[in-house]
Amino acid sequence: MAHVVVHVLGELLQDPRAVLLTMMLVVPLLICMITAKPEGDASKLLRLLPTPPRNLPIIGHLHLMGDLPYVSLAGLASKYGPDLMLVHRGASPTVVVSSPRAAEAVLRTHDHIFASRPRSRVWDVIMYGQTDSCFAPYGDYFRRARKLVTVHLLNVSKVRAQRPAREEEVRGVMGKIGKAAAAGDAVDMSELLHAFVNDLICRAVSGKTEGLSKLFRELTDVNAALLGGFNILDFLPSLGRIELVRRVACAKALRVRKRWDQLLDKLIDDHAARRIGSCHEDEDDADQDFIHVSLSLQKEYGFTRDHIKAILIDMFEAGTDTSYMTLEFAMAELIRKPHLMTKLQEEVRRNVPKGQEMVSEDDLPNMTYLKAVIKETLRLHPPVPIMIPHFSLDACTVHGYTIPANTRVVVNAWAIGRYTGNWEHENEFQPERFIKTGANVDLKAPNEFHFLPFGFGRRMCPGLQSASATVEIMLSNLMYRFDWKLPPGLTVHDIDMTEVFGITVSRKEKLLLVPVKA
Ligand code: HEM
Repeated sequence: MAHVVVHVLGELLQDPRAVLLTMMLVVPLLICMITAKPEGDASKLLRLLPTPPRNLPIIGHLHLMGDLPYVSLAGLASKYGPDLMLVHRGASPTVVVSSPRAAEAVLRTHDHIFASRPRSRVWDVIMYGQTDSCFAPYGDYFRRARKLVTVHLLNVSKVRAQRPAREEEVRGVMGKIGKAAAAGDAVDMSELLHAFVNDLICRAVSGKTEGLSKLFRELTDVNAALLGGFNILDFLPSLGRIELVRRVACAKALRVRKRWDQLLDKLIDDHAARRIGSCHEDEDDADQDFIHVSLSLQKEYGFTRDHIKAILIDMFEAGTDTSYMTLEFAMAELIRKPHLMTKLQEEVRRNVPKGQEMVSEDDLPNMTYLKAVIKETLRLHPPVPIMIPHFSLDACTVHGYTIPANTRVVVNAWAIGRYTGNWEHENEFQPERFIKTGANVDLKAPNEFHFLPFGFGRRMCPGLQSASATVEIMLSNLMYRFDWKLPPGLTVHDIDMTEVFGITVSRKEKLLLVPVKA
C-alpha cells in the first residue's frame, strides 16, 4: 500500500498543476519552513537584477511558465530583462541569459566562473551522484570524465573512424524506406530516425547491439522528461529534509535508474567477460567500442563501475535525442516548404557522381545548402533550447549586475536564435540566411553569440563533430534517394509543429511521410 501511495504521489509531483494544487493545501507549513531563513547578501545582490512582477510566495514565478518554458522565458525577457533576468522557480532563484551579448559574457568572458552545474536530487539519482560528464560539477572529476568521452569517443579522428558504421547504418535505413516506397506506405520518420541514431550510438559505445533501440528509447524518453522537467525538490529544496517527500519526489527517478542499472550492468559484464577471454587486452583502442576502452582505462582514470555507467547514460541520452530530433525537424520544415526541399535535392544530386548508389561522406564538403538547412533547423528548433543549467563558482559582475557565487544560471538558446535585431524574419525557416555573407557562423569559434545550439566554452557540447557527421550523411541520403510526400488527404497546413519540452525538445505528433523513389 505504502508503495502505491509513493507511486501515485510521485506521478503527481511531476505535474506542475497538481503541485500547485497540493501547495495550496500545505502553504502554511511551507511558509514556516521558508520564511525561517534570513535573507543573505547573495539574495540582496540578486534582487538588483531585473525580474518579472508577481513573484508569489512559495511558487515564485512558476505560475508564469507555460508548457514550453523557453518560450515563456523569452516572452518575459523581452519585457523585463532582455540580457539578464532573475526568475524564482519556487524558492530557487535562477538568472536567465537571453541575449547574444549576455551569453558571450557568461560563456566566454567569465566561462571559468560559470562552468559548474547545480546539484539536483533527481539528477543525483539518475546520474549516480552526478558523476556523468553533463551534470558533474566543475572540477577534477569533471575534467577526467570529459577527457574520457572526448579523447576516446567524440574527437575528430574517432568520428572519422566511425564512417563505415555510419554508411552501413544509412544503407540499412535506405533499404527500409525503399520497401515502404515500393509498397506506397507512409514512414514514421520519428521512429525510423530515432532507431537510426540510437543504433549508431550503440555501435560506437557498446558494439553492435541488435533490438535494443526500443528499450533505449523508453529509457531515454523517461530520463529526458525527468532531467529537464518539473521536480518539487529543485523548486523547494528545503522540502528535501522530509524523508517521505524525498522518497516520493525521487520515486520515478529511482525506478528508471534501476532499469538503466540492469541494462548497463549486462552490457558491461558482457564486455568484461570478453576482455578476460581476449588475449589482446593491451591492443590499440582504435577498433574497440567505448565500453571496452572505458574498462581498460578505468584504473588510470580512477573510475568506479558507477562512474562508467553514469558516463554511458550521458552518451545514450545526449547522443540520440539531439541528433534524431534535428533530422526530424529538418524533414518537417522541408516538407512544409517544398521549394526548399527541391533546392536541397538539386544540390545533393548535383554533387554525387553519376550512378553512385548513395551519398558518401566524400560528396558532402561542397553541399553548402545542406549545411545551411541544418543550421537553420538548429536555430529554430535547438534540441536543447535551455542549455543545461550552469552554476557560478564565484561572484561575478555581468553587464553591471553582480551574480553571487552558487547561483544557477541558464542560457536560453531558443531565445538567442530568434533574438530580434540579429535575425531578419526570425521566426521564418530561411536557410539562405546562413549562406549570405556575414551570417556564415563557425560554431566552434563564433564572432557573435547569436547562434549557440551547441553552447560554448568549457561546457560546450563535445558531440558537435559526431552529430554533424550523423545528421549530414542521413539528411543528404534522404534527399538523394527519395522524393517525399504527405500521406493522402493531408496538406502542409495539417503538419502539427507543436513541441514537447523535457531536457530536449521533441515533436508532439509523429511525422508521417510517404517516400517515392527518385
Ligand atoms: C544536434 C546535436 C546536438 C546538440 C544540438 C547538442 C547540444 C548540446 C548543448 C546545448 C549542451 C549544453 C551546453 C552547455 O551547458 O553550455 C550539450 C552538452 C553535452 N552534449 Fe550535446 N548536443 C548534440 C549532440 C550530442 C552528441 C551526439 C553527444 C555525444 C554522443 C553529445 C554529448 C553532450 C555532452 C556529454 C554534453 C555535456 C557537456 C558538459 O557538460 O561538459 N551531444 N549538448
